[in-house]
Amino acid sequence: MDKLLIEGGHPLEGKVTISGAKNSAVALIPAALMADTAVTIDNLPDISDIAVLGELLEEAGAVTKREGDSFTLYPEKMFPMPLPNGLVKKLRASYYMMGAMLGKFNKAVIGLPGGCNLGPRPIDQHIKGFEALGAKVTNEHGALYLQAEELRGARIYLDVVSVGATINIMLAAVKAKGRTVIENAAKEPEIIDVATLLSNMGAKIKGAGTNVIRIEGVEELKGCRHTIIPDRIEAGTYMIFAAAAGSSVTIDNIIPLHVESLSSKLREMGVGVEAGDDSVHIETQEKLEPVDIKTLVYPGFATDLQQPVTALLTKAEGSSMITDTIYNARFKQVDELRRMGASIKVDGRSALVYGRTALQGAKVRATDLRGGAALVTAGLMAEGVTEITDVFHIDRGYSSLEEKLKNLGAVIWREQLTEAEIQEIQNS
Ligand SMILES: CC(=O)N[C@H]1[C@@H](OP(=O)(O)OP(=O)(O)OC[C@H]2O[C@@H](n3ccc(=O)[nH]c3=O)[C@H](O)[C@@H]2O)O[C@H](CO)[C@@H](O)[C@@H]1O
Ligand SMILES: C=C(OP(=O)(O)O)C(=O)O
Repeated sequence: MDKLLIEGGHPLEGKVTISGAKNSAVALIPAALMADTAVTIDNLPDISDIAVLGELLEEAGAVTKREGDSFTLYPEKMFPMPLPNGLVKKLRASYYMMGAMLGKFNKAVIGLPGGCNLGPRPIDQHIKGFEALGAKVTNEHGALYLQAEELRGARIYLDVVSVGATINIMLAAVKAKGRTVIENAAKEPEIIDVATLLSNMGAKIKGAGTNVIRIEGVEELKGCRHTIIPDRIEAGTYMIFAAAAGSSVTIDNIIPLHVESLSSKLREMGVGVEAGDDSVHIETQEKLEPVDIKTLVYPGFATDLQQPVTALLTKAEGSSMITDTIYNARFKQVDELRRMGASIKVDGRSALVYGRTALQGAKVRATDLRGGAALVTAGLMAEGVTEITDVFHIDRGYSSLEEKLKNLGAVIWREQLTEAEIQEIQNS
């Protein structure tokens, strides 16, 4: 077990290169298993969620090869191995194995997924979609059993706009007989990325990135090569790091349009944000204005950036209100930020951040992935050293975090926890 240590107060300067998108990668790998021959995926982020997915695929007979940031999946010997327990609970995206295995084999047994604890994260819309396509779905001892004689295209209206359900239904539908229409679909860039891979494999998909996706089922999917889009959430996190502690930072290898909702909020705060073709340059100010933020589905302000931005707003000169309309309990970072001196009141779906407060280094715990990013943001601004435990949450989604931050001038390092510290955590 590791802890991450950050000595605050060192200004960030220079250029950081953003990796491939976690939330695409974790869907692209299950999508790849649907091909009959090898699929290579480039620009893969070096994060633990990907390593776990690779192991899950190998349990189901796949051969995988990792070379640098490329990943090749050889699916020829795959079979519908039941995966009711174990690794599936380590990440959220293991639920994409449901759609992919069901679509390929007409059956799947997959344990209910893990992932960040953001309050209730139901998957009823995924199940509604699988059932509409003709699958019988039962929940037995914590795993979903999915089985179909034959999958048939259907018209599916999602009651809530869901990234996961849209992708999962797309996976199950690409080989179903006839036409599937997903209405009220999510429009996130990661959905377009998955549709692009599936189309290169031979699927017939129209409308990805709009709220109506039309799929004509095909009989076969073949191997291909695909490059993952840049991670807009990692990019946004570094924009926030730069606004918190930067002087002049370029965030490179991104699609600026994907971070536009954050860019416009940062500009409102008084941060200089200049978009290039595939980069964004941040010039921060000592004095930041407070802003109100509401998270929404894409292209609105991403819920995944709500947590790090909460930490940044402690630096604004006045009060800011943040409302999370996607997850009503995504404020676990707040208790930890309070340990560092933040003054934040949570009321239902909203957090009121009173600025400006001078943060101080403290011993804190990453409660989840982006909650961890919030603590890194705070640590970069704080006086003294911040020690973050439960770093495994951060490792689920940020490639080479220390290396990237060190290159920008941050003082950040990792240490192994002592026996006494492990004991203290276990007793808390
Ligand atoms: C691996 C991955 O890509 N994770 C992302 C994905 O999560 P995830 O796919 O879990 O999130 P969804 O887009 O599905 O969820 C959005 C909202 O719909 C609700 N809902 C969802 C499905 C369902 O069947 N029923 C239902 O009620 C959820 O509780 C939530 O309130 O999108 C979230 C919202 O952008 C991001 O925070 C996560 O980083
Ligand atoms: C919530 C997230 O991830 P997951 O859905 O994998 O838990 C995230 O990426 O911020």
